[in-house]
Amino acid sequence: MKLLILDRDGVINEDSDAYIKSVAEWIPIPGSIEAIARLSQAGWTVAVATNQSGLARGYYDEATLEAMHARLRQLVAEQGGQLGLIVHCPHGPDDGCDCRKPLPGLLQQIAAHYGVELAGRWFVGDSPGDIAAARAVGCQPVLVRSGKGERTLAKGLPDGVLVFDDLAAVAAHLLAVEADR
Ligand SMILES: O=P(O)(O)OC[C@@H](O)[C@H]1O[C@@H](OP(=O)(O)O)[C@@H](O)[C@@H](O)[C@@H]1O
Ligand SMILES: [Mg+2]
Ligand SMILES: [Zn+2]
Repeated sequence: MKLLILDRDGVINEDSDAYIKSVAEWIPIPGSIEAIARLSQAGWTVAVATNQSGLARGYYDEATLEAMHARLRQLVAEQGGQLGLIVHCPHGPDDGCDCRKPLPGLLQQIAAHYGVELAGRWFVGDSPGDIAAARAVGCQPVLVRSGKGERTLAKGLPDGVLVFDDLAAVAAHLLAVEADR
């Protein structure tokens, strides 16, 4: 099974230091919707693992978050694709959960849902916590420069992190590698 796991804010949609608090603030990064659609049309299952501490902070509620994700699914469907499982951590930094990245709980939820191992699978993110979560479970960490990616890059990366400009570039690479086989 071809499974690609994505972080949400800063990878699929624009991020904000003020959090993404409404559907109106949820703006796709250029090329990201098309990238997800093309990958799914090529047989990839694309899943999402996202921290949403804004819920614990009271910035928005679960209904609003689900509305954002309905919008995301609608846009992907309009491009002829489909998006797989979206899992989120609703907790705050001090809640002591096991699902908030950099912990790997969200990635493990996705693996359990699909009944697959995580080793070697690409997890695409823009933050250090994404990289750490990937490394914790043997995923291939992939950093995009979009969102907080440039900031993350400037802090220095551990060995073995692949870097791409954005999700569109990640998709182009994966699809090209397949085409060459
Ligand atoms: O990138 P993903 O995981 O999809 O979502 C990140 C968001 O939940 C928010 O995470 C927050 O971090 P704290 O949760 O406050 O540490 C901040 O970085 C916000 O700017 C950001 O929008
Ligand atoms: Mg992010
Ligand atoms: Zn959590």
